[in-house]
Amino acid sequence: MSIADKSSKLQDTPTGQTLQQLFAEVVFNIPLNKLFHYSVPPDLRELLTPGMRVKAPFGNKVITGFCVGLTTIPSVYKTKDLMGILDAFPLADETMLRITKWLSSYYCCGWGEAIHAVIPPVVRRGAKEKIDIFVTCGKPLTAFEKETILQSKKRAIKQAKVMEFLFNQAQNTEIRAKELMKATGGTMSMLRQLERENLLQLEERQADAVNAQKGGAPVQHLALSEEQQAAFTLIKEKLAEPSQGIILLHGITGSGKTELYLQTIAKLLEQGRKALFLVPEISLTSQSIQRIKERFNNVAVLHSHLQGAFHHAQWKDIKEGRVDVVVGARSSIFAPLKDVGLIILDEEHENTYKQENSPRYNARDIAILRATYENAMVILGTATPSLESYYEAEKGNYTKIVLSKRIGTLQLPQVEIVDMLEEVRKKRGYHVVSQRLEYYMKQALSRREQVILFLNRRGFTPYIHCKRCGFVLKCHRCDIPLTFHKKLNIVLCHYCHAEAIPPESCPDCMANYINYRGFGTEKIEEVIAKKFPGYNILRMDSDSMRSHGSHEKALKAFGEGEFQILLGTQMIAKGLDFPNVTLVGVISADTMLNLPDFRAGERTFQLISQVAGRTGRGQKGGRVIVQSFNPRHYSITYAAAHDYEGFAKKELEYRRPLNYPPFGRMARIIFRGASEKNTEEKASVIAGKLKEIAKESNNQLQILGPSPAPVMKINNLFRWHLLLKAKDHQRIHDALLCVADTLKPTKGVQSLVDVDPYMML
Ligand SMILES: Nc1ncnc2c1ncn2[C@@H]1O[C@H](COP(=O)(O)OP(=O)(O)OP(=O)(O)O)[C@@H](O)[C@H]1O
Ligand SMILES: [Zn+2]
Repeated sequence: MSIADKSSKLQDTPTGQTLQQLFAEVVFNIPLNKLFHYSVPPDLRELLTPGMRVKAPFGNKVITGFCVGLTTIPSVYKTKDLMGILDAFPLADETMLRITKWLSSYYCCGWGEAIHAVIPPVVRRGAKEKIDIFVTCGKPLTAFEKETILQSKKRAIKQAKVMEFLFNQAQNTEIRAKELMKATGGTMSMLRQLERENLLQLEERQADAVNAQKGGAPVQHLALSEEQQAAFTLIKEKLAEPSQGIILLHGITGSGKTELYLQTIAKLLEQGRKALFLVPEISLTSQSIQRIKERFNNVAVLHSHLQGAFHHAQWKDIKEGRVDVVVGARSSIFAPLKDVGLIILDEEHENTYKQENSPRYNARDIAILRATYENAMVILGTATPSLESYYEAEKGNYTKIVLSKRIGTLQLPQVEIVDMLEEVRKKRGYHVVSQRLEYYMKQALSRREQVILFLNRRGFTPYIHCKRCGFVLKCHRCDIPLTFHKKLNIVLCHYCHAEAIPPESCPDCMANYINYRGFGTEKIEEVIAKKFPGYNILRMDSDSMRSHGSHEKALKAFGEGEFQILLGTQMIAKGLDFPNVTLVGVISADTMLNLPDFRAGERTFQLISQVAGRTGRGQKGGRVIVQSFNPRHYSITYAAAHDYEGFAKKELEYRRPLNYPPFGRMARIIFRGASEKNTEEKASVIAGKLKEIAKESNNQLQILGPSPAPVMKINNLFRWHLLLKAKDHQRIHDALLCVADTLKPTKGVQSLVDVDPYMML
């Protein structure tokens, strides 16, 4: 029987009509790129639309899948009946179905897995919209009145804690009762009691999912500088074209990119279309988010910590057209916004746009894909374009717009490189703060200016070893040295988070020669506090900024001058705009340089440029001191000279003959398993198969490896890896398809495919 014959089945509807039988194409959340056909019973026909979830028999179970299409021609003769529909409307619209289909084929995962990944869990769970209770502080009080309330004898400790928390918030900020109770240990009856005493107010209502200007019109746009105006004219011309394309907005730090984004969004909203604004990380970009919220109504900010019901309400607001601008991190590229006319990726070079678990997508690529489907414009904005984007612009595929000046008369800061080897010689020993840095810190601080110190390593010391036998203290589950965290008095694995008590003697030879070597932010904090007594130091790293909202609070305090020195990891490198910061010190420019990763040079250049850009943003000017043991490395010298073009040309020169991106494409397969032997064996078998394919490709496909991964063991799982490299993606894709069957887990070894990999751990 031919396929066409199979479709000739007829079906009786409840109204007695006879219709051609309908089949649903269903995908499941499994690592298998396959469509399954089910017949749609008459009572479900009218209700079912692609993009909805369905209940379907699978093996001897009933599981949930996504309907991705309807057809009258099934792929098999015997089809089972669908058993139900879970949604009243499609969770994924047509564009999202197209995008997820592409995701599954490009990133080698199941279509069902891809859809599952792009619909927020709260939406899948169907969290009910519910009423929340909000708390605001009562009337404005003087410091004396506050103190009296807190010290009152009849006040229970927890009540005082609640009040202290509220007093520490800005006037009129509201907080959910639930969050307040969690933070202070208070109870609802305690809050009601305080309300009766008129010390706070409680309000029950549904949370506002979107930002609306409360009391007053949105903030006016700034008058654009000449350079911004020229850029804006070009952007407007592009917006008017039928195919709007991709713009690479290469603007140095402080050149006013954000203002351009805002005015472009305004232009687009006038046309009745909507905008998606992606930032590398929400909590680190509170300053720009604040600016967006001040300018527009109906802005939804997608935080990762959004509470269930609220998140669901917001998702629905976006889907049902009540939101004009969506701001969020990587996964917001899948926000169910309709009529998208503009997608902005701020700091497009950031690796946070790449997802490190399946589907391992890059939001930058999805943005471009989505814009093609929706006929929207993409703006990739950055001071340090990724070489991929730079190269596309060079080839003419993207329109490049350059902002080469800072706003007004402001100049880029002067950067001085300090050769730490020379420093060691001069000072006969190694000191983490060089004489130059110390000198300029003293100067800046005495002028009541602020200083930012940057070190991309947290903890106290990253390395503990025995001076007698050479033993290195490593995590027993991972192949990684443990980091000493002094405040917590633990040694911690930064991969699996295992912790232990710091050893006093060598666990191997028992000698008392244990040595804590190297330095992290915690140690720098201690060194600086000793050198600069009387100044307040704010340390920002993932240890000190654990609780929700702590970034915003810390940055606000720094902006208000409560701290004179801000010390942190990469979380302080980007976006900050504090005019009183006149000195930036890079404690070690070398932390990234020696990573086994072809992007190490690029990352170093980006990070130094970004962190250097945090100073000189006011009339007092700025200076940067970069400390390095590799002072002549081109990533460092070009960053010091603010010469992106010079860096890019040099870096491209090095990558071209090796076919590294952007000239070639790559995929990485990571093998991991509890047995070292099985893991290695599996990697060798797959590598063997791929090398056969590569041989036939006439050198068009290269296979590197297999070899132990740079981190050989994480969480008790051994890791091996191999790399596929080719001029075009199709070759890699075809090769991966050929071995797809063998990639399934065997003997406890999993194979993870990472297309266009970023992290090479
Ligand atoms: N046209 C303008 N007139 C006056 N001030 C402006 C104008 N455009 C931007 N600014 C101000 O200049 C500063 C730098 O601008 P903005 O933060 O937009 O730069 P950026 O390019 O996004 O910087 P970065 O990449 O370093 O984060 C901000 O304080 C901003 O308010
Ligand atoms: Zn570990």
